[in-house]
Amino acid sequence: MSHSAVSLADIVAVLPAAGIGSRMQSERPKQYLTIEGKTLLEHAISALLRSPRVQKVIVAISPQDTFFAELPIACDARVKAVIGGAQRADSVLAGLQHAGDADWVLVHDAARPCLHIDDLHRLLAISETSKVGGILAAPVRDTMKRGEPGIEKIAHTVDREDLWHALTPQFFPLDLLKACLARALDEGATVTDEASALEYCGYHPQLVAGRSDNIKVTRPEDLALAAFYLTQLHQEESA
Ligand SMILES: Nc1ccn([C@@H]2O[C@H](COP(=O)(O)OP(=O)(O)OP(=O)(O)O)[C@@H](O)[C@H]2O)c(=O)n1
Ligand SMILES: C[C@](O)(CO)[C@H](O)COP(=O)(O)O
Repeated sequence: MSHSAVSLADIVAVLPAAGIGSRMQSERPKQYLTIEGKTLLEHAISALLRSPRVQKVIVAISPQDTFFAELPIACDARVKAVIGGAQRADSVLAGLQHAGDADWVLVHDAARPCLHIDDLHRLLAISETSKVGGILAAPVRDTMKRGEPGIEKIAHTVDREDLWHALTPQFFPLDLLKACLARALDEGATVTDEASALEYCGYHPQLVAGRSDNIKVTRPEDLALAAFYLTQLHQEESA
């Protein structure tokens, strides 16, 4: 099979969805809040499945999750649920254990429903040239301040040149991510995204400039904003 044929369907996606969404202060875990009648989780999965290269989506859910099984998308043969872990990185690692022999893995937050297909395609394209992988990221726009530890006073301004917001999806060779994530967690490193595990192991993943409307729904005010962005995105894509 030619390289291009192999790369056509060689991607498994892992969707960490085992969080409780405490900052959202909602009546259910935020990934199960709805926009346009579908949960954030379903929007995130659907966005990934729009690429023909993504043939399987592994969703890491909480052991106490009673919502996922009720979703129509849970019956999609390409979607498989596994039990996540105490932290996001643990959930990702749990998902990776079910990724089989895929060459590449895409990790995307269930709380990011507004992924644009163009951003996904530009991220996936790096597998043709990179052996390390990369992430969607958005350049910082505001002046950034470092606070004094524990008090809300400015310590200093942080140079925002070459400063980025890490987004998801994040896209890596499967074996490389598994090894780096396992080592970083084993050695007690702080891992808040997949790229930080590779950085811990000395790699420098690529930054792929992405849309700033690919927001992570985190706090109550984010849901209305995500709904606006998603409506805009669907209108743009159907135009
Ligand atoms: N143990 C965990 C914690 C988080 N996540 C997932 O990682 C993504 C990003 O994490 P975050 O936005 O922090 O979600 P929560 O941890 O649920 O939010 P909070 O920190 O407010 O509780 C979410 O899709 C969340 O479901 C996960 O799979 N497993
Ligand atoms: C992975 C991530 O979305 C990149 O910005 C972010 O690190 C998730 O952080 P959270 O605190 O787990 O939401």
